[in-house]
Amino acid sequence: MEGAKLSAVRIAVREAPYRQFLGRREPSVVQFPPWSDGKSLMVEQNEFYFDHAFPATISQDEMYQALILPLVDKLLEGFQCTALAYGQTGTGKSYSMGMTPPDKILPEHLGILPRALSDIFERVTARQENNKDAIQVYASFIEIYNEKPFDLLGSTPHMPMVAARCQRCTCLPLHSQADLNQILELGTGNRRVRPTNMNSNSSRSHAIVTIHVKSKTHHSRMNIVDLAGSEGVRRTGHEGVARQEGVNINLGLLSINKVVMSMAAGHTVIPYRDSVLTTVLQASLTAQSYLTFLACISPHRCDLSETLSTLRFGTSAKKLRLNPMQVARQKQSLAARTTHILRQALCTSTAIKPNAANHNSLVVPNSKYSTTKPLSGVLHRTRSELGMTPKAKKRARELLELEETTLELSSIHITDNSLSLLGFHSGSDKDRHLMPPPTGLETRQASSQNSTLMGIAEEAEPKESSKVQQSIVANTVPTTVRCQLFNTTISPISLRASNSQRELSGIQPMEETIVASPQQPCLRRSMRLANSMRSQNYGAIPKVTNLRRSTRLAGIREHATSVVVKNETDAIPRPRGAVQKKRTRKVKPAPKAWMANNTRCFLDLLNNGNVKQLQEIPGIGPKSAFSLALHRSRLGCFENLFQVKSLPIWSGNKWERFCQINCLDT
Ligand SMILES: Nc1ncnc2c1ncn2[C@@H]1O[C@H](COP(=O)(O)OP(=O)(O)OP(=O)(O)O)[C@@H](O)[C@H]1O
Repeated sequence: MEGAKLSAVRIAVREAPYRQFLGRREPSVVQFPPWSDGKSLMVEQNEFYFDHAFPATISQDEMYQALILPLVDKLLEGFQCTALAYGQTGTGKSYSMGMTPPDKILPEHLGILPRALSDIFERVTARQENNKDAIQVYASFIEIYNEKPFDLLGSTPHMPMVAARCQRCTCLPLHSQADLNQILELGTGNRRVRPTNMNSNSSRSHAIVTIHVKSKTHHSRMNIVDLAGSEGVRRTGHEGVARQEGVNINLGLLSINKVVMSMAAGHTVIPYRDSVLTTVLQASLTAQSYLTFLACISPHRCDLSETLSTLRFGTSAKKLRLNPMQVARQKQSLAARTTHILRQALCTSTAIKPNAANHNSLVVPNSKYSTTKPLSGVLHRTRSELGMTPKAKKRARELLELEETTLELSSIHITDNSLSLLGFHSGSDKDRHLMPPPTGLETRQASSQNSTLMGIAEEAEPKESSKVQQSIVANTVPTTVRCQLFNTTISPISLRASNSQRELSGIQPMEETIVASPQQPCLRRSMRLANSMRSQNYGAIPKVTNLRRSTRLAGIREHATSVVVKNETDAIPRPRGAVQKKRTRKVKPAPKAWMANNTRCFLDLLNNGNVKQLQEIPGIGPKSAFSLALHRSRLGCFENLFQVKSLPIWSGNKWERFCQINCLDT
């Protein structure tokens, strides 16, 4: 249980023992105050707080138990874990991390690596005995020397790898401590070391040993990172190649510092690519990992400035806020939700079918065309259509507002006798699929006030199949006042999303405004918006998917024309007859009135919208939106479309196209 509460980022400081060669023994600059409770230390009157503050007398085992053992549990739960040692050269980073082959040192000096591996083996064996789940353990060993990564276990350890491909370095299986011994011997044998003034066996490269734990369900990694020591180039007394090594070491350390600072500050862009070290560690320095920093400091007064800078780095790393548990939960719920949405949205698709055996997965048939790209495209479109993306949510809200305005304007046509229809919906599920066409072009009296639109549709074409029926409903133009009301609340969300999908999207359209519309998931956003606006004016658009854009436009134009012509034909007075008498004409907006209404709404939008809102009007780009806003601010609001037309933003036939897309009367 304690492991579950483990903080994702932990910082520990370890004081190194005195180095004899530095001469006479002087009092340490690092003090551990009695009130510190093992969590703070003082250097030159400054108190620093960390998760652990280890004095020089602490043993390897105590340090391991407090710092790394909890990470081993997390590793086996499937999380990525990283233990990273940094600090001045010669302060015991390699010693603490356990980079020396175990058979070359006394057991009490064994560092983190062999101890962690021993505990991993113990737990893996216990798990395999319990549930027979095969778990394999591997290790890889790379070094970053002079800003180049090297695979120390590979066949060519002195040939640099491509930084972005370090994940593909050699992984050797680990079955026992003896295997680790071999791996460390091979790796440390190939690693670059050089005697310096500060350390007779100073590492000249950053080393990353990764223990991979692979099972059927997950692949987790524990990175043990032994950074090369930070060093003042002057103090090491190096020249030439060795000096350049020092510069590159410091470059890597600086970049890791920058990454940690950016993460702690909550920046969205983290400079991982500043150095090879951070590029390689990128996967470990994310919100999904458990991070443990071990800052190694020197007790000597001559190292005071390095000690203080190491402690300051630790203090800034304390600000890191990682939450691997939450990320894992989010990932799980997103995966479940995405599968659910995909299953619903794509169940009709021939390309992707739900897996009958496993309800949480989808089967993409093998073919030369089936790649993951279309799947991600479909997924993105589905999320956008369901209003799950912020942009879609915003647009939907704007459309609702816009359409509410239209509702207010159009509601003045509602007669008393039709008011009783308002807000009524049959409990029938069929009603949920109704799409009351937008405007009344052909008057129809429903047989009773409770008759549904489906009823009306059935009246028109009673014997068609359900699919055809839907399209007929979409194309039929009944005119109850309810139709007008519904028409005014069409939103892109309600156009395609089912109830459950809308719940997921988080956007609640107006009550009982679910409408079925011609399916048009493959259209561009501008076309969809144009269609939805047009459908208010001309009725539902016939199904136009999978066609070329020009063909779709032509179809829509044709449809609009035919509806207008039909409407005009209706306007011709007919001889009075029994049928005519029986039909009570409801107030219906004529196309011209609708055009005028639409133009008015449109001018409102042009006069009141900000640049961003103007940009979202189909046919208006960023520059045009800016010009419109500028013109408006200088010369006042647009009173009619001619003023809009007179702006110098319409080259060629842009104005005509603009009017056409937005159903404006030129
Ligand atoms: N806590 C300790 N107890 C005993 N010996 C230690 C301890 N810390 C460091 N040493 C010894 O100090 C020497 C230098 O340590 P180490 O090589 O680990 O330093 P380092 O920080 O890795 O240096 P560099 O960055 O130059 O590689 C080694 O001989 C090591 O055995």
